[in-house]
Formats: sequence, structure tokens, C-alpha cells
Amino acid sequence: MDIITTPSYEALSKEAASYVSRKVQENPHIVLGLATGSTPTGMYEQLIKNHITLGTSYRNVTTFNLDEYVGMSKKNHNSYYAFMEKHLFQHIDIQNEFTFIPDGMSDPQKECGLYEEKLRKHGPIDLQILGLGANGHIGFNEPGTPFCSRTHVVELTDSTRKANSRFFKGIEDVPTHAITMGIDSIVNAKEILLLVSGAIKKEAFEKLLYGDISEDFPASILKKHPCVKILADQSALDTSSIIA
Ligand SMILES: O=P(O)(O)OC[C@H]1O[C@](O)(CO)[C@@H](O)[C@@H]1O
Repeated sequence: MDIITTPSYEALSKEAASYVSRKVQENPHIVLGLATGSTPTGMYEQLIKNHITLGTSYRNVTTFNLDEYVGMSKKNHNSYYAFMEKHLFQHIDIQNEFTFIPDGMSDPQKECGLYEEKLRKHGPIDLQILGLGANGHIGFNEPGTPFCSRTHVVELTDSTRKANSRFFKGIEDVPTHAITMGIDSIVNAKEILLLVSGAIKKEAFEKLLYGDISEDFPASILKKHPCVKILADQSALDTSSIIA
């Protein structure tokens, strides 16, 4: 794993965006895997700036999002569909038919099968962007998820629902289930860019760097992937683990 540390979240976001923009310019037909959550929002902001100032075009780009809440309509502002529209898609020249996000309102099991078909048809993903859950989850793959999992329905842990309740009125409004790309669907990407930001991720980041590869800590699978780049900001670094 190639690890780069940045002094701040702003620097991390700029670094991530220039990396992604460069990849899009090198391969205009790139297939990107996209993440939601707080971590990548700064990167999306910068990608929009790069689209405007450098003319980075997304006309021929295909995207796959990691996950969506079960029972969440696209119109709900907490859906990941709405998140992507707000933070990226409505600001760039991407074509709607090439942006794939699981449909939270479809029959969940059928939707998982359909999503896998789409991944087979339009994939593989060239560059997968990931955030890191405080419990080591990637996508919505909670601890204990088999490494061989493909797109599936997951019951969210209380800790994840609590963490995400900051976007809702309260934890009781956070959906109990989600559709997520599985761990095997994620690591099938040719390259992975993991973004780690904030003191709340310190413990998880340390576990990723120094812990064992185990299904109890889903992100640990990344150690087996041949092409992983990690961008971490200073606040995510434990003072006891200095990385050059
Ligand atoms: O960036 P955040 O908000 O800390 O979230 C970390 C991870 O948790 C999720 O939002 C799911 O809870 C992932 O999609 C994300 O990568």
C-alpha cells in the first residue's frame, strides 16, 4: 500500500482530486467507483473546480457507487443518489445513463443481482474511491462480512447507524438495511484510492496499518490488493505512528 499523508483535510481533498482528474484525463472512458460519506465531499468539490478550470470532461466516464439505503427514494435528501447529484453529478458533464447507484426502492435481493450484472457489463472498475468506517467497514460491509461477498443486502450495525445519524433527525430515522457492493466486488477494481480523515479514524487507520488481515476488520483486505493508494490527513494519524 502506498501511503501519503497530508497536513490537512483540504490538502487531502486537493491531492485526491488532482489524482482522479489526471486519471480521467489519461483515460476519458474510465470506470470510477465512488463513495459517499463526509470524507470524499472535499474531493468532489475540487473535482468540480478542476472540471471548470482545467476542462476535465466526464462525458465518457462511467461511475458505480458503493451503496444505498434500503427503502430510500432518490428524492430523499439522505439517499446516496441525492448525495451524488448534490456533491458531483449536477455540476459536471457526466451522462445520467452511465452513473450507477443501487436503487433503494427496488426489491433489494433482485437489485443486488441486477447491480452485479451491470458491474459485469460495464466494469471492471478502473479506480475505486473508498472511505474508511470507524469500525473498519468499506462500503457498508460491516465487520464479519465474508471477503468473498458480492453485492448484497446488509443489516447496519448500531455503531454505523449512530455514526450516520448526524445526517438524520435521529438514529431512529437511519435505515436499518442497505445494499452494498461486496468486498470481492470492491477489490475487483484495478486500483483503489482510500481516503482517511479525522481523529475519529485514528484507531481504524492504525488497525489497518498494523493489524492482521481478517474479516473482523473489512478494510484489512486492502493489504492483499496489488494497487492501493492511501491518502490520510494528519488528524487521522496517531502520534505514536509516524509515517514518512
Ligand atoms: O466518510 P465517512 O462519513 O466517515 O464515512 C466512512 C464510510 O462510511 C460510509 O459512509 C458508510 O457508512 C461509507 O460509504 C464511507 O466510506
